[in-house]
Amino acid sequence: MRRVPHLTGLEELDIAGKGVALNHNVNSWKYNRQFISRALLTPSFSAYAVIWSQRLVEEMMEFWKDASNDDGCFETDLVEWAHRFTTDSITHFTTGKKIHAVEALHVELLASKNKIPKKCSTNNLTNATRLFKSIRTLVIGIYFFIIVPSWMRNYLPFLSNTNKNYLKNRDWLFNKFDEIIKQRRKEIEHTPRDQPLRLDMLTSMITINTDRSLRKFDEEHCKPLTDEEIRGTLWETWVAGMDTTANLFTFIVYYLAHYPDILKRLREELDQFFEKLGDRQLDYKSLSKLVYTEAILKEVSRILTPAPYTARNSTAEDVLEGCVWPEETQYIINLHGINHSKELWDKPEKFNPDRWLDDTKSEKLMPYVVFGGGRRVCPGRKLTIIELKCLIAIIYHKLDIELVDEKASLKTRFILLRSFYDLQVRIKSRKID
Ligand code: HEM
Repeated sequence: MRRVPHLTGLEELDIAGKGVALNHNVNSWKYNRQFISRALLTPSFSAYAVIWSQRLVEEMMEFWKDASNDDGCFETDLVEWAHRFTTDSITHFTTGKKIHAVEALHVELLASKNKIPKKCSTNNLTNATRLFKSIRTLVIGIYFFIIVPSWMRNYLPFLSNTNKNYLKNRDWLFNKFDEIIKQRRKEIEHTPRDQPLRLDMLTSMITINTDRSLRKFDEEHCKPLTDEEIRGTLWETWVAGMDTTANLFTFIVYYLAHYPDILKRLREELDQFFEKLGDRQLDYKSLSKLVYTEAILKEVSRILTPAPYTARNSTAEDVLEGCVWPEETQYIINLHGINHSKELWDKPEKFNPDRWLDDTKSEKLMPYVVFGGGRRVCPGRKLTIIELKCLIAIIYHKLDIELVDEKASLKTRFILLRSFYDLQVRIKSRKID
């Protein structure tokens, strides 16, 4: 099943038939998808993801500390930090190198207040913010190219400039991706054959069907991938993994600020958890003990489903509800609706993490569709849970996060994804009751 049909806008952007999420070619989707699944869904990746998520959270918290006023408080827009955090994590998890988007934000915020960071950076931050912003612009450009017909984009004077700017941005960004791919190719070439290679997604895409490959795919796909093919899967994974997880994190912070009893129970779980953990490293197995943390995460994602809709485009005729639906029918699946159905959930509008702790009901039978379902289910679901558990556990164990204006209404927007466009928070060391 495809998600979207063949769209000329995607062809003009030169992204049709590539990658996964927007790929209308089922055969090439299947081939590309296995790189993501194999890279992100193995137990060794989960173990690695816990260690690195922890490092990234601690690094971000150090920046917050550095940016605090004399009274130990730091007021900021959490939305920006969340998106920078997931940018660093997804770039690291797919290529072995992060782009330092969080650090770049820290340096920029301090500079705007005529301050300098306590520690001098050893990283190249020149392109971090530009790359981060360029990815966002690419996403908006994709909507623009899908929604606005070609003749309007190309011939209406006020739209043709926008059209050109989106293409210019795409060229700049894709060039950056190509540099990343080429650099890794070089590193692999210079790695002696008896030395094992890093097992990230980029490396497995570069080495497939070469003499450095650990496996072969099938007869049909027996050639190495070109830079262009690799880029298609890489940028889509970055885009899919950035905003979704970042948005969900900010939703969780918002809910915890509005439900003090739930926050108190969360803290009880975290205090016991970290006391038991002692000096040991956080690992995947220990993370599974955070059942209330996970219940909060699931409940917030059910209530404010980050990706409220998904789609399927049929490749053959179907019979559904007694009607015949021709090939190429576009089905829109209302994930938010399923997550709020009165038939499926007890009091669906109530924010109730406890519904996930009912031992009498198997969780597998819960109609939880936040990550979609079937063969095209989100391949980043496990990573999302790891990242968010690390973020919530480490931050809420050590810090207090208050909303600057508790009475402010929810500032959400919805363009395919649901997001906050601003969440002003006050961050300070945790006050133990
Ligand atoms: C809160 C976090 C996330 C949410 C709510 C979410 C949600 C979704 C949903 C609803 C879909 C469509 C599934 C379907 O059509 O059945 C999807 C697809 C996808 N997601 Fe996620 N996602 C999240 C995080 C991630 C992360 C962290 C990654 C990457 C590491 C990722 C990569 C992808 C990709 C590549 C697809 C396309 C899969 C395909 O077409 O085969 N997602 N996601």
